Amino acid sequence: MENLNFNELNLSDAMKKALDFMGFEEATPIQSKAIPVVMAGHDVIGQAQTGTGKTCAFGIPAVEMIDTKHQGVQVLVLCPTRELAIQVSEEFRNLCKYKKGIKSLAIYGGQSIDRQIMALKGKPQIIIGTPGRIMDHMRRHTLKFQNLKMAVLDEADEMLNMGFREDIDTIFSQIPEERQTMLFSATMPKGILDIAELYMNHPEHVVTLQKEVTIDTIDQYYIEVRENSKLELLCRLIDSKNIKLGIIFCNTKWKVDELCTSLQARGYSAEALHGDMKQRERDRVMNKFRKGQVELLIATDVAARGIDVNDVEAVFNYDIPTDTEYYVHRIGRTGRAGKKGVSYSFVFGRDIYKLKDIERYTKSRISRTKPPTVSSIEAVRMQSATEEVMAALAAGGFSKYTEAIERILEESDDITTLDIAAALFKMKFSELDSRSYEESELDNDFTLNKRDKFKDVVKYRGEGSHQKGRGGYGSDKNRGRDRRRDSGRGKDGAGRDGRSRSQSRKKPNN
Ligand SMILES: Nc1ncnc2c1ncn2[C@@H]1O[C@H](COP(=O)(O)OP(=O)(O)OP(=O)(O)O)[C@@H](O)[C@H]1O
Ligand SMILES: [Mg+2]
Repeated sequence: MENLNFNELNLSDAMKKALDFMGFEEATPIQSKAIPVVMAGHDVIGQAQTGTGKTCAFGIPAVEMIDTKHQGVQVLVLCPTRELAIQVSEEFRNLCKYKKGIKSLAIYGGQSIDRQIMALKGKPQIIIGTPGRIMDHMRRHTLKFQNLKMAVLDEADEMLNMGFREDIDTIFSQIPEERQTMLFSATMPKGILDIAELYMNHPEHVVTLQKEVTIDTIDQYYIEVRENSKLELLCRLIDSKNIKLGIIFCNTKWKVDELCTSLQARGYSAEALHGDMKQRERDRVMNKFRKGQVELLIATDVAARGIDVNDVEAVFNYDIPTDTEYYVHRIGRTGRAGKKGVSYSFVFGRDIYKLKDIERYTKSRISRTKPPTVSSIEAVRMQSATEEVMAALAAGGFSKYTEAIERILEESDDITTLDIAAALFKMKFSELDSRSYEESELDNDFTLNKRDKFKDVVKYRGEGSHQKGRGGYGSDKNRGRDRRRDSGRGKDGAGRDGRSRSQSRKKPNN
């Protein structure tokens, strides 16, 4: 099906103006297919790949159906994480920009409840929130849903999974049965679909997946690497691909903190995000990452679903996710809205079998690639240094320095302009010399899951004579990167909505 023009979707002028303001030219496939079905009043289960505009697929019709003559909350959107609730409410705020009298509000844990109660007195028609805090307000009668017309579960399969199921039951038992229910996600496992129908009334399935579950704008790679070489490998990849904005996923909060500290010590601009941090810290980190003020976000799966940050170039699975669905969502943080992205999954030993399962599930190919060599990284750095100098030459304005150069040339007949230029190059880019990489087993061609080659590696490691001891990867002093040591940790134990997620669900990772 063709992508529809927004003019073909029967939208109000205020909505069309808002979409124009947001810079959207035409509807995406899921929007083209789902919006007419939702506007016709049907319940919808929508499945489309990551980064293809599902938020607006339910957001546009939700805002359009608000009747400002009626009091009370008319639309409720439930999200699995606070960061996602904040982001979705921003998208709604944009959609409501030219709609007079329509207000939306984000309600999530970790924020002052009194402030939320105050904001609720402003009578927002649209509530976007996380289940725990929503239930809290329902108990306090500060949030009433008797006039609710539409309920949306964003990341529906996650919301109907173990950890959230009870909460959803509780909330849905207290909202009107006469309502429109919307479920959206990039993944929709069969078991969840069966559960989904319990909450819905003859839902229409709107699916835009082609063959693959993952989006084809992401080049997917895997690299075989031992646990103790992962850090070195990560640094080499970031440097050789010149990654300016990337997300690195680990399976535990502990590992996130540890990796974040290691990266900061090596001079990278990195911050951690996980559920043990105070909400203020989480917000601070997300805001900095959104603005590009921090280059690397090290996160648990709390950042895996729905998070939309412009221009994330690469996603790293430092650990292979335990669920196949989570692989889809994690790598889906890049390659969004038609942009290109790349993902690297680090596998060790039996992980390779998990990866094969993921390939089968996603019907996509994850290609094996090798660790970048030290010489390839140096070539990349020399190239970007050259580009910087070329840009300075093109910009001009350096004539006042030529006198100084002439004076140096007069000093000795042996010195040429080329020597002077090379010396200046060395001064400016001295880190090219001093940044060294650990010679490691990464430089050996080995395949970990093959026994014979594995023995070679053990032999190599045992010999030790190959280790040149070049002083480690990049001394702190010489790395030209932002060096922040604040790992942004908090200890309130609030995974989501004031509760540790590990208490409420089996998945230990937030
Ligand atoms: N019609 C459109 N034209 C251009 N950009 C769009 C359009 N609709 C949405 N976008 C943008 O595309 C990006 C991805 O959208 P969104 O976050 O809704 O994706 P999603 O399908 O929900 O992904 P995920 O499965 O990861 O949650 C956002 O930055 C959004 O603003
Ligand atoms: Mg989404």
